[in-house]
Amino acid sequence: MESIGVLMPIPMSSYLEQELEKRFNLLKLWTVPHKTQFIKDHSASIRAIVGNASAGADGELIAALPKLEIISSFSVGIDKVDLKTCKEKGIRVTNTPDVLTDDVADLAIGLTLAVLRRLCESERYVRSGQWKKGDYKLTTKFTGKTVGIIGLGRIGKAVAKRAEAFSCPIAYFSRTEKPDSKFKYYPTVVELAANCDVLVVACPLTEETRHIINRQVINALGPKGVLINIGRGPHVDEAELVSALVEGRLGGAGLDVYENEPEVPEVLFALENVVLLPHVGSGTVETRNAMADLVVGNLEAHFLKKPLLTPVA
Ligand SMILES: O=CC(=O)O
Repeated sequence: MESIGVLMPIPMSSYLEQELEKRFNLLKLWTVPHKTQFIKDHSASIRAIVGNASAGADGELIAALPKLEIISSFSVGIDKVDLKTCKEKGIRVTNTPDVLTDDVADLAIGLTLAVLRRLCESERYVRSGQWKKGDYKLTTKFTGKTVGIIGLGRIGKAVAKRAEAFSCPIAYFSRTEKPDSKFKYYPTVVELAANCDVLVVACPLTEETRHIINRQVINALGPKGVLINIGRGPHVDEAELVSALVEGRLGGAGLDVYENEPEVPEVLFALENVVLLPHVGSGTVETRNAMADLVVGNLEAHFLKKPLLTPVA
């Protein structure tokens, strides 16, 4: 398999690079100055792309690689892959589900606690010596609050499980009601937002879910409500979110993702009721290594003509 060209557009994990280099001819696009020419020069040997949540494979890249057979994404979300073109051309696509579910769900709870209990702000209070001048203000309790979840897939269910341990009633929105779920279903996101305290975005990004959090949903969540986004930035109309937070129409937000990463609206930096993370939902050593093993396992399976481990298409 050493002659098979595997194109990686951006750096993702040194462990992943090392494991790919042991088996394939890994082509690190970020290390070359003339990317278009490099792709042209290697187009006869590139049979696989390893993408991730920020760099996938759009129609243009796919069209430039006539020998492309598989895109193995180092992410669970595959919104950066042109799935329609892949299906048309018979290009296989894999992702990294399950192995990152716990980390992402843990982070959703961490963000919720951080926003409601002002963990980051009060920690800064200690570091800056302000505690010596007086006690920190009271915050908001999490236990028992109603948690609304958009998308009751693997990650949504894992968030629900954790929130239940905090005695939180759970409600959800998804395209269809899940007959096997004991949680309260709302057929619209607005109704869900109006009936929960913490709203967690945990669905895949698709054309239907782009801006699923709009002005109406934000207003329904209201001045005491908290939005947690561990999905994708474009799930949220960010301009609407920012104005609602600034105007006090929304109680708070915990964000791991943004519309234009790594750009974050600077006006958010000054707000105490917002906790901002740099897209680190699956960012632990254990999980990233397990994701890397899945990426490599899928490529090996494909080139050995065995069933893919985690196929999307
Ligand atoms: O955002 C991360 C992922 O999709 O795995």
